[in-house]
Amino acid sequence: MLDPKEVAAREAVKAVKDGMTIGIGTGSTAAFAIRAIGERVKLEGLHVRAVATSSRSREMAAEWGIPLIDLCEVEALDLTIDGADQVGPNLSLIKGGGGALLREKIVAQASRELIIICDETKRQMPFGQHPLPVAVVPFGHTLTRRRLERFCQKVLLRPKAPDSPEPYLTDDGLYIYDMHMETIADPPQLEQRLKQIVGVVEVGLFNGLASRVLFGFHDGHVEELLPEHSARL
Ligand SMILES: O=C[C@H](O)[C@H](O)[C@H](O)COP(=O)(O)O
Repeated sequence: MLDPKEVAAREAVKAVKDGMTIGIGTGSTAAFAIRAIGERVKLEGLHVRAVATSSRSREMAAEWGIPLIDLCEVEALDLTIDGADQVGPNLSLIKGGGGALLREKIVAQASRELIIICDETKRQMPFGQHPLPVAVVPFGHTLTRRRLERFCQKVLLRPKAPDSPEPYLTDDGLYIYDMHMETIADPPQLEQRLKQIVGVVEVGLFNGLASRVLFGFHDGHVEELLPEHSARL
């Protein structure tokens, strides 16, 4: 039996072409893509330059011999491959389960194409079932939390580790609040409204950014979801 995350990752990595400047995502599914790109660099002599969305992914890419650059060195990226926590209507995504949502969104916005890779568990409905991560400035964060609580009652500061009294800190020194919304009826509107809160730096809602989503399955097949429809590859 194959790992569905790896199946999706290997399919996505076929879209990486020689000479491309690519973005590499964060998380357990993106890790399979980093590995598959690394293998192509080593075995096929594939030439790519990559921007990593987190320090973890950067370390992993370096270990696999993938040449890394700073995002400021380029105008745009050809392609980014990343995971997601939940996939919703019209390819709206919840991202940030691993805390990398800010860099992931900057990289996604800079990319001509964003391929999302995941297993089927990520398209369970209703959209909003997965907690929505929000990156917040530590200064005055409890006041920011109160504003977030106007949207849903359960808003939890993410701890560094499950029982740690210390908050989790992102690569950019931000806190993460996880909003337990249960359902999100209008993702673009929610994203816009949350971003109006001054202490909020970024919201883990990605609307209109994904070009396609690839779902991997244990038997090795992949289903592709495009903004308006899905198809078996
Ligand atoms: O911050 C982390 C990212 O948004 C991940 O891409 C997301 O949490 C999915 O991670 P995984 O592939 O481990 O489920």
